[in-house]
Amino acid sequence: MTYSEAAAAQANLKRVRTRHFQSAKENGIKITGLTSYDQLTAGIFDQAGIDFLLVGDSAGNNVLGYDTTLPVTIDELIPLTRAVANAVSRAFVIADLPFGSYEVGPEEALHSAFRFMKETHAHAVKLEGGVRSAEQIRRIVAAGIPVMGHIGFTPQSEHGLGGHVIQGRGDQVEQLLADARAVQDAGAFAVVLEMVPAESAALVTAELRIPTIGVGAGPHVDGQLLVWTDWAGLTAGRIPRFVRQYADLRGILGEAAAAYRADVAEGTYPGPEHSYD
Ligand SMILES: Nc1nc(=O)c2c([nH]1)NC[C@@H]1CN(c3ccc(C(=O)N[C@@H](CCC(=O)O)C(=O)O)cc3)CN21
Ligand SMILES: CC(C)C(=O)C(=O)O
Ligand SMILES: [Mg+2]
Repeated sequence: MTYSEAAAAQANLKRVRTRHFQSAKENGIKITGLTSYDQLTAGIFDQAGIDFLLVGDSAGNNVLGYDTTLPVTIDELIPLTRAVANAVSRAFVIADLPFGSYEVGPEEALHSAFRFMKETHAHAVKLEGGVRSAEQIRRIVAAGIPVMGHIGFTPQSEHGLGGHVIQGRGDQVEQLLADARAVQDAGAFAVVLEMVPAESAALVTAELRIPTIGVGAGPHVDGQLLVWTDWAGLTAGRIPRFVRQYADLRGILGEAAAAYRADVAEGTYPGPEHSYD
């Protein structure tokens, strides 16, 4: 389908809701997600038929200029989440709870989730951790807010995990399964599996009733998610091996900036067509 065909088709489509995640798994239809942090990309991804947009705390690396997600605050994510939520007509928008906004306990977690639901138009929240975050998930779900879990490699625990280390390999698969079951039993509508071996992700996917969304988890999951700046070739630094780059935006923007600079230097921009009489 071309971009404009997808745009036309989505005008007739219903908003994505949690039940669509469930029915997609039951019917073997793959779910597609991207991160987004602003109105322009959110509108483009929504029109192209991407099912859900995560306003990730990866905004720390991609928008706010930090080198990890750890410093990111709720106050920083609220305006970005609002911009994304206001730009979509079909996609399901998920607010990522940042480091330090839910770990203290279920009350803190619910308070943070309330802030996103009241101050943005997000449809759900996401938080990291399986067994360790189950009570938080349960409390937020009980208040009527859908929760997406996130297990395997959890970037907010980067220092505790000793870097970008693959999780759920070999003997660790039992812990991964326990985390997956804890997230499901606490009432989450879906769970992200990040940087886990394909075989382990397949096992978790077969075991769970709720859909699994892979980020570096191989093909045997119910959906895929990528950080949009990695996916579009905009990221400057090292890109994880699991990313397929669908565009070279860094090259395109770099060449455009150099061409603009040269035109101004040579006096070929602005031309008469850009000037007022
Ligand atoms: N999904 C996702 N999670 C992240 O934490 C993350 C992104 N994407 N994209 C942007 C940055 C860049 N990050 C990463 C994460 C992993 C590698 C990496 O090279 N990993 C190795 C495997 C781990 C290892 O053994 O070092 C790889 O080959 O993919 C690089 C950058 C972390 N950030
Ligand atoms: C990589 C995804 C899962 C995420 O949490 C984020 O973008 O913040
Ligand atoms: Mg995140």
